[in-house]
Amino acid sequence: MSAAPEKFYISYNNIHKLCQKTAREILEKNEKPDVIIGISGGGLIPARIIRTFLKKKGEKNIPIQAIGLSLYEDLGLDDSVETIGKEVVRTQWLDFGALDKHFDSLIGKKVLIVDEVDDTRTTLHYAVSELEKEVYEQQKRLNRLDEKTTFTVFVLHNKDKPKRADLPKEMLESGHYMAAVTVPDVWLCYPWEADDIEEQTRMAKLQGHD
Ligand SMILES: O=P(O)(O)OC[C@H]1O[C@H](OP(=O)(O)OP(=O)(O)O)[C@H](O)[C@@H]1O
Repeated sequence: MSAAPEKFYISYNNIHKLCQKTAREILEKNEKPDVIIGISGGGLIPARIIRTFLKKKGEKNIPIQAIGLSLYEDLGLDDSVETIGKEVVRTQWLDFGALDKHFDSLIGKKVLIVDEVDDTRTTLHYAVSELEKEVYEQQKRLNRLDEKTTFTVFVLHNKDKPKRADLPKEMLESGHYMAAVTVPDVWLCYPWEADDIEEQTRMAKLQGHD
């Protein structure tokens, strides 16, 4: 039997500080987003926290949109073992209905996509490629191909492991992929899943993730 994977306990304080640090880096580059897209559920908490630190005094709040993406085991019943993987299922998508009427698409916007973890990269690949595709289709339809939309990805943790899917090369090379921490391929225990939050925080402190 193989040994149990090592567990990293993360505290809310730690998450708060990682969001604050990343926001500072974004603002230093003058890349304050026009909209934040949180990938539900784990991306919603960091999305809300980072918004606090991206907002400058006297300015309006940055709108947060939620997209719901879930990973399901694709049992690959009809295929060979190699195809067994995870499939992304879209449970919720963008809705600009309640926003300012000038904010009717992502065209020409700085978009910050937030999730808590980049594990196999399947989810982020899906999110970025679907959003890019959607924007491009809208640009063609509206004859607005000259406007530049910038996608940035922010995750609390990137697992240092072989990925099952890619992100655009340009995004990775231009600093538009921001992982607050890169960790080995360990089991990450986030505080929102803790039965005992005091114990969770104690363990996080012990491990230096507080
Ligand atoms: O890099 P990947 O291998 O794609 O994994 C990362 C995704 O897995 C988790 O989502 P999950 O579907 O477990 O749902 P949750 O966010 O609601 O917990 C997590 O929130 C990421 O979105």
